[in-house]
Amino acid sequence: SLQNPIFQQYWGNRVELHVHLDGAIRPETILYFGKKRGIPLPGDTVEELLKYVSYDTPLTLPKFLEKFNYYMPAIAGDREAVKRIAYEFVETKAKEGVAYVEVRYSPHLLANSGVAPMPWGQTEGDLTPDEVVQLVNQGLKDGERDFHIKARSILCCMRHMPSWSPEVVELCKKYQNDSVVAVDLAGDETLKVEDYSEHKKAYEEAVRSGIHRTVHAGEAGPAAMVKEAVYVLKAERVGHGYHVVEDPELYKELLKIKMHFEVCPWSSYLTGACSPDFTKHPVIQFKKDRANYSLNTDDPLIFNSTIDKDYGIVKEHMGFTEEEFKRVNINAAQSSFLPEKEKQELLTQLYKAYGMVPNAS
Ligand SMILES: O=c1[nH]cnc2c1ncn2[C@H]1C[C@H](O)[C@@H](CO)O1
Repeated sequence: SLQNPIFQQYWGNRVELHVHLDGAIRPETILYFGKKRGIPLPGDTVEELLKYVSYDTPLTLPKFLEKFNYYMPAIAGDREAVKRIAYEFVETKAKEGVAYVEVRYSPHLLANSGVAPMPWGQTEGDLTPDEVVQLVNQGLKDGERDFHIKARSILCCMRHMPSWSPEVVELCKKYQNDSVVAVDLAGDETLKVEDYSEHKKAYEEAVRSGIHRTVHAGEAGPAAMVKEAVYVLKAERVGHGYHVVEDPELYKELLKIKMHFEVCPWSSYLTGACSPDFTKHPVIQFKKDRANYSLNTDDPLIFNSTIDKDYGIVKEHMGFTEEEFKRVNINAAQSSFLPEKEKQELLTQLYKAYGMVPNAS
């Protein structure tokens, strides 16, 4: 709020690294395309729709993931919709004071052609995962031009769909640094998949091709998932990673190599990833240990939130100071997947805005 500004002095200089494009759609846009395309939705007004799509008391990760089923059919398979959600996303982040954002999504989950099985029960169309990436790239670029911030994207492999992973990495290669900066592995990490080796092979190809890598791990899953993400999949950042603290040896090792953790405080409460008692949250340990981590929204549509919600939680319940907010955002910039020169430009901008001498963090 205005009376209690969080990181207000530094507004316009935040960095966000973990947010799902398909978890950040405006409800108005869902309603617009549902109506336009004749696709049924659980409500006709923002309020009604949000009654189904968003929530504010903890669920499990799989139950949370079911929320996407309500609204993805209205967006997936539509060129105008896919481009527009990317464009509007940039506007939203600019209004939240973000200078640089990496936004992630599964190209397959927005397609209706060249994808099997067909997501969201769509009928076959002609929008391929490749064209989805082109449309998102265009939306992000238009947004950058109009809202004066920097936006890059991360393409997600999905835990339950190993057969999609090779194409996800091929798309990362095709659009490398043309908006796309990395590959991710998202979805339900508690799921046992038969052909896990497909994910591993895809990540090996990413390493060979110089594609940056992040992996959702240690969110609902145990510390062993984080270990696997870092040492088998060669992740350079870990999505969430909260349960790493349950393996002190691994945690110590990852602190030593300055592994980056993409922390999403409000998300971790609502997906049941962490104890609902904020005073027991692993990010408090991260702060104490001066770990390398960022603060992120994850799925602001479903969590009915903005980045201020996440900053507010750690400030109110975990004793975060302005100094720590600065350090966190500088770490985020340092661990971003931007090419070196652009990363240095971003860091210079932050140091200047924060009134800091470079390398004094
Ligand atoms: O918090 C999350 N954990 C694991 N998977 C997630 C989370 N939020 C969203 N996803 C999934 C659902 C989306 O459709 C997909 C790509 O953005 O990633």
